[in-house]
Amino acid sequence: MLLRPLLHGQGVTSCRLVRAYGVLTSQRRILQAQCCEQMSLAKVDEARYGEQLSAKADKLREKFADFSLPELEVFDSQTEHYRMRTEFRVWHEGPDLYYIMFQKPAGDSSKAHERVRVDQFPVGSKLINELMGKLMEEVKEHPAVLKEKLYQVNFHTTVSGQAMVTMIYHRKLGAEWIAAAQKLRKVLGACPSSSQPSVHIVGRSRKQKVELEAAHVIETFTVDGRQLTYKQVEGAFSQPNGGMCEKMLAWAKRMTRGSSEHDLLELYCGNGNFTIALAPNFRKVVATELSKASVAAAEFNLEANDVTNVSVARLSAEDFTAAWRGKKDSRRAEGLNLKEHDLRTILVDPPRAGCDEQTNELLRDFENIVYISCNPDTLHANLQRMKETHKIRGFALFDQFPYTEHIECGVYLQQRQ
Ligand SMILES: C[S@@+](CC[C@H](N)C(=O)[O-])C[C@H]1O[C@@H](n2cnc3c(N)ncnc32)[C@H](O)[C@@H]1O
Repeated sequence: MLLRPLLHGQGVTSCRLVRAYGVLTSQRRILQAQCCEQMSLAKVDEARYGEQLSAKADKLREKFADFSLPELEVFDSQTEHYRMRTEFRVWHEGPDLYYIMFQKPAGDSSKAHERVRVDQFPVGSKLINELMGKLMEEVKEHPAVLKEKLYQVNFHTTVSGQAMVTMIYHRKLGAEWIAAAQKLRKVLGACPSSSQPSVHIVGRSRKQKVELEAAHVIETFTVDGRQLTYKQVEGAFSQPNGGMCEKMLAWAKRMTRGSSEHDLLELYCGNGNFTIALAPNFRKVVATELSKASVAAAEFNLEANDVTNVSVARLSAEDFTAAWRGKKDSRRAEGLNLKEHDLRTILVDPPRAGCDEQTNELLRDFENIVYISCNPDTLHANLQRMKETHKIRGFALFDQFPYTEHIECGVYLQQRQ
């Protein structure tokens, strides 16, 4: 049994098997999938993957039926081992402990979340699965130092085989913990899918962060035959489905080909994921992002990939828009020398809530718009404003989150003549 829901209450005295989910294979009953940092559990049935993806495509076409649409391009995912990162709470039960996640009971969304035991996690990368077991064995071997008050474990892996594990405690971490965690790094590095001799471990407790040896991983994606490297930082956003991310980058690059006479504005740029892949398509690029850690990662990534035509600034989309409209002074926006640019294409990849009202209005100023969205509802609402002025030229479904309801998609719009 891989995953078991546990009684939600004090202590855990009884576990029951999850037959109710009706999953076909005995090994894959319930899996976790995470959408935009939001945890949920999903049924996995590889045999029905194609059918589920077709249903998502139909839903998306229907949702956008009020637009004149080109053919929808549908990009399928690996059906297992596609998630590069995940978070588990740790449940202590007497001398035992194991990973848990939370999910709503099937068929009744009004009920409280229930705990689900997770011993293996087939939607997670192979490396996550290897690390999960090894880490738990080691923690049990060293109850006083690694196990005591361990509250949560986050795994972040890459297609390139790197890994970072964050262990969160309800107690201060001292020299003894550091020594034990250093040994654990090597044990985890010996996992067959690891490309590092020892993985990075970050220890956290209240007001304390211990980095062994770093709080990031280096991902490698291949886009258009070009190898791109990305520093992905602990706690900052990175696309969860690595294989799908490569497909998204290739699609956006294809959509914006032939733009080398003018410049790109990108909002919500994260660690420079799209920025670095698309920069060769443009003369110059201006990219902005709210998170300080992501901006620092983006700067690192530009240098690591020898990208020299991009300026990055830490600015919220709201502040950038206000500065663009001349409604607010911003030293950071001034530093971007916007007047020296010929910004005709805009790329946005906002959180689930979509673009705020002003930023949404700003999109209309641009000849070309690339909008990447993890929420078709907010995308559809945001695009209403563009109906009269722009036409959808490219439309894609990226199946970032197989076996869940979640849909990631991209649209490419061009101004009407
Ligand atoms: C869906 S992620 C996309 C990041 C990046 N494009 C990528 O592919 O990795 C959304 C990003 O928007 C940033 N963000 C959230 N709210 C923002 C805001 N109001 N202004 C600018 N960036 C924001 C987040 O920090 C996150 O990096």
